[in-house]
Amino acid sequence: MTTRNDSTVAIATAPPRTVRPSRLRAIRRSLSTPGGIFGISWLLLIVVASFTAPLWSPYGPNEQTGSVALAGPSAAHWLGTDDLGRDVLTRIFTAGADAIATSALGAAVALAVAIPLALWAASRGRGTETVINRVTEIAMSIPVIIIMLTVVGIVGTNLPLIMVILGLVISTGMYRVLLGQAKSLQSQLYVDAAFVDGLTAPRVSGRHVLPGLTTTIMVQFALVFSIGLMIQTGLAFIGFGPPVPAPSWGGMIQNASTHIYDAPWLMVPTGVVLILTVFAANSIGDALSGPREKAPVRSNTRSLRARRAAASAGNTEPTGSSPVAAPSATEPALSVQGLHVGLDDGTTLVSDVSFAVSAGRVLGLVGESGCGKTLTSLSLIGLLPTSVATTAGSILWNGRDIAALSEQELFRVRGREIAFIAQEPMRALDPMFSIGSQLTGAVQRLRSVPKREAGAIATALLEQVGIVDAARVLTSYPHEISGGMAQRVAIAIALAGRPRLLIADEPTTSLDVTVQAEILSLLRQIIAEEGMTMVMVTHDLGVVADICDDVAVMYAGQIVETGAVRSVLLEPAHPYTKALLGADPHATGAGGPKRRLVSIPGQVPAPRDWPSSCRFAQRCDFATAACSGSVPLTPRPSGAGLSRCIRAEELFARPTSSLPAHAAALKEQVD
Ligand SMILES: Nc1ncnc2c1ncn2[C@@H]1O[C@H](COP(=O)(O)OP(=O)(O)OP(=O)(O)O)[C@@H](O)[C@H]1O
Repeated sequence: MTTRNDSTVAIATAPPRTVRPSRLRAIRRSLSTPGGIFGISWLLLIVVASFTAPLWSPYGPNEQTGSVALAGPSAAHWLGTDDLGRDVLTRIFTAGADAIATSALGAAVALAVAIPLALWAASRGRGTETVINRVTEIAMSIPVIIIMLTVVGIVGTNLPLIMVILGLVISTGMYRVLLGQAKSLQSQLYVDAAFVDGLTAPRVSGRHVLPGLTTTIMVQFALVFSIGLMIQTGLAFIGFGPPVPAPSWGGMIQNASTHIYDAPWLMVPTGVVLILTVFAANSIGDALSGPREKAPVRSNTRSLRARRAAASAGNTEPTGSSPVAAPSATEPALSVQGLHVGLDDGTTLVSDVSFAVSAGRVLGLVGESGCGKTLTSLSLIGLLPTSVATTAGSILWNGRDIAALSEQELFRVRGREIAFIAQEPMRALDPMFSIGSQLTGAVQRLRSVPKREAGAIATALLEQVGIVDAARVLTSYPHEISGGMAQRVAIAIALAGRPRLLIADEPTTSLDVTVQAEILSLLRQIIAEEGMTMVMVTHDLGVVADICDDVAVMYAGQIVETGAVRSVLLEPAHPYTKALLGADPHATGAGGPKRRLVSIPGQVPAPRDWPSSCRFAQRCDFATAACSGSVPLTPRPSGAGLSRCIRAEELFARPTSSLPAHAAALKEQVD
């Protein structure tokens, strides 16, 4: 795929107009393999021949011609006759109708139980899943044959009922298969995006998870169909089939087995038809799960599934003294105070984070990987991963505490008031739906407008994000557009609900450099035009200098320095900020003399290894024995902002050899 370097983009390649969902095309392609063609053809033949047997067969299924008992194939009886002179071909196909219908019934029942259970368990989280898993494990621990014989003992030879019960029994195993895939799909970013767009959990499951299970469902159907066929044949073989003289494949094989020495041919037709039918069903399953069946791609390190535990006043832990963030000229639109985020097992991942963002301003959250930027940003929209929750603090957005809102209240906020732009746009878009369907759907939902009007708004949104060929992009699928274009689409979807706060989690990291610049310039333009407030998560101080008004530098789950971008980047008052500036490649060559990039030795400690002293002390060039106590945030020496360093004054007064050149480069950017 290609990208364009100007501020507007056209579609990368010229894709064919695609109106058919790509999943259906993939299924059709899978079934066009030799195995698939054989399976479909044989099953079609057997279904049509079985259900029309009374129309084409010259004999009745129980019609006896004693003179030709146990005869081999002939012009009158193509597959011969049985010991009562009945036509084998007619009986095979007459029995086939019931065998196929009841096997399909069993498979349908299994799916009807397993699919909703798997979707429910995947969307509800660990508690519900554990309960369902335990129940299904108990059901699975009883051998199927014992269950089936017990059922036969109770209900007799009522084949449809037996197959319904078989379906119920098998649904437990099928549930386990579907659950794994449903959970994987549920963790995709486009599922989170759907939650952000205001969809309820059942609608997200139905619209974004269920379609992704299509192939597995079809494979499972084929599998259970053939298992049902074998089980009912086995039951009929041991005498629990349809009552005599009604034909059944198991009964016919049993009858043939009594003539294995005097009429061995009799075993062949029914045996071959049974084997071919089971083989055909399995061939379809194989074809569907063949090389084109891709395992769903998991989102990288983070599962962003929408879920957060309620952080009510009653379950919060004391926040300690949370210094208020840098004072700003206007009343903050977003005010985070003493935010703690932790795991279910009590591990703290983000501790005592406080900041404020005034309306219309952009705050950058910056730091190395693992510092807690993403968790902080996700908590702002109540989208923390499973097992992670806000454990203390408040997130005041226009006077309401996001951390205390119920899931239902969050649905009304997400997309409409607060929108989220993810790092990987391709993952935020559901590959199975066209851009038009996803964007128009979001507009319809979030603005409550009819479809036609939503279509016009969708086109306008695409134009607003710089897509010149909006009509064409609307009919494209995510895989048909470039990464930069996908991020523009993701931004358009984020704008669909006219949010006032935009949270962007490294929105340019996965894009190439020229596209990064375009997307940053687009975001800058949107914020200016719409007067939006924004929280931008980034590793990149260049991005901070480029787009942010204020910055909060995070290290090991804490804010270590915060203030206006200009003063923090040009006059850092924390050794970590200084080290980040020294390690930032973007400032090199931007006007100042060439300098060597300095890497920060060591790595960010894992949350369980945070020391009680200054968390950066182990990697800090300025650390002294006095750094072994806990360090609070205090006003920066320059007066604006806060720093978590006991040597801030000293540091501030002491320029390093590498910093001035770098500062000059950033200054150019900031200016
Ligand atoms: N679902 C999770 N379960 C357990 N620990 C997690 C989970 N998500 C994040 N963490 C941990 O929380 C800490 C903060 O993670 P977070 O993703 O917020 O960092 P980050 O600064 O955004 O990093 P990156 O830039 O790589 O995204 C890390 O130590 C991380 O390993």
